[in-house]
Amino acid sequence: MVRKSSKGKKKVHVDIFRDQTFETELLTCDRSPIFGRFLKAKSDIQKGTKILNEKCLIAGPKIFDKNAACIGCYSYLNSIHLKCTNCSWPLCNERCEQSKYHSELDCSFFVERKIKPPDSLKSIEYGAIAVLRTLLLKICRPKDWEKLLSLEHHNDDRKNLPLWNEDIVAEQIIREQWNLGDLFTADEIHTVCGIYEVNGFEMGAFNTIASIFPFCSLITHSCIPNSGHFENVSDETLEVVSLVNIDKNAPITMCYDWCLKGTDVRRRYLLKSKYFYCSCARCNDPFECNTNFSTILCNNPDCKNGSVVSTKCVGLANIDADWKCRKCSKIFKVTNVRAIVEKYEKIGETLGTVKDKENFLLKCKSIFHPSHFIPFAIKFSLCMAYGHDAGYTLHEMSQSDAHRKMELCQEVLKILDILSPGNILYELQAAEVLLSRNILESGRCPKTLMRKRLQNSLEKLDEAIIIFELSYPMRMLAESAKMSTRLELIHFIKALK
Ligand SMILES: C[S@@+](CC[C@H](N)C(=O)[O-])C[C@H]1O[C@@H](n2cnc3c(N)ncnc32)[C@H](O)[C@@H]1O
Repeated sequence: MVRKSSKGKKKVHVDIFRDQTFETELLTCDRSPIFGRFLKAKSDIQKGTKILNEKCLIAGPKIFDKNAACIGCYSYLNSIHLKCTNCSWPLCNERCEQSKYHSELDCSFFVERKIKPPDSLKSIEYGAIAVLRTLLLKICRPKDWEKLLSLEHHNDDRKNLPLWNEDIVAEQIIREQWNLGDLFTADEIHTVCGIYEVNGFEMGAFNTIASIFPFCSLITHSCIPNSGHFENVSDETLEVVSLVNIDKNAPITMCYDWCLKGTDVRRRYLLKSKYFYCSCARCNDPFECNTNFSTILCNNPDCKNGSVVSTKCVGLANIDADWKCRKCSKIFKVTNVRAIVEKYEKIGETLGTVKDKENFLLKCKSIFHPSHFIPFAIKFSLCMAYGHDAGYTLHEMSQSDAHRKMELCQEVLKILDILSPGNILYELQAAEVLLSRNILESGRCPKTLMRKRLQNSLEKLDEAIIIFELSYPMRMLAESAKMSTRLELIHFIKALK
């Protein structure tokens, strides 16, 4: 098929779902023996380029979730809610009754096949809605059904796993309870479940939306991705943006999940849920590209905190290899390393106050490298907590708290710069500006030096705004940062002249 692009240039658009090729001005589809199909750059791509914008093929409430979600917008419902005037499935407001997939696909089908909602707001039936809605593509949108079926489902691997039993629950609801065995086979139901598991994007503030974007899902995974993806729930699009400069012919990569965990956790997660063993540069390096994100400290009293890392990180056969201290050569069983990590991760999740988090960091000092992902997660949350949490709001922050916030932001930024750049820049400039104000008031710093410091903070703020603007959820923050924080800072700098 030949189509005209918006710029009037001729663009060859070959149907990927027929002959496995896909072409835009920037991307093309290729196949590798390791990744399967993947998207790659047709020419050099600059950092910050919008490389793909795709409309959702189909979406529904999160699969296997027992909580009742609105059938239109998928937000969780409480006992006070509306019912669709046609099919009587629960909704949060009248607008949701007209929502695209519900009105187009399931509403009249529910009526026709007399499928009533469950009596309770907790039922596994809610978790089968997205599966049914997707199966209805077979009847209502056969071309989209064909597209969907071209996606990877890994059923051969999934068949032998406990989650296959969850699919069987969906199969029983759809084929037996809702009596749709004449329309959909057990195989089709397993395939749809597998396609969501391997390709699905979770959307919405609470990840309650299961959605499929066929082109975006061809992007291969990397734990140091060169692209980021941002959802726009209101128009159901997914935008992919380059986070770094990408060379011609390089694969476009995104992090499927858990980018800010250590290699052992990430790899086991990807193996369990996406059915591949990640062998990206970060996973194959025991020091995770100089971040020490997985490094623990040796407990040999004679060694004084040598770095303990995996002895073999290349190849699936080595997933359970021993760990070893690089200083005294003491060997650690991987099961013991996992037990420590799991224990401290659990404790970390329960911490609420700034004080609790700071105390926890003190405990971590003798167990984990300072940049290990467990203390890192706590430091990350402290970057936000100082200056925002009760008793620590920006204007109440003491000089020493502002220093601490700045120190934490710098530490976290150093790692994020390698793994995933982002919003810590914003927090860092906030602490810097506050400290500058305090120093200025105390008369301890000449105006010229202060101007320089603030110019530096302004550069950080501008970079943070650019990053915020790339992402839908942060665009509001970019606007307020531009309209107030930035103007205030410029005013402050001008006043120093
Ligand atoms: C969302 S799909 C990506 C498209 C897929 N390559 C295809 O041909 O349909 C995810 C699957 O791609 C493969 N994959 C993606 N990234 C990979 C990687 N870094 N290493 C190995 N396999 C990968 C795995 O089979 C994974 O389950």
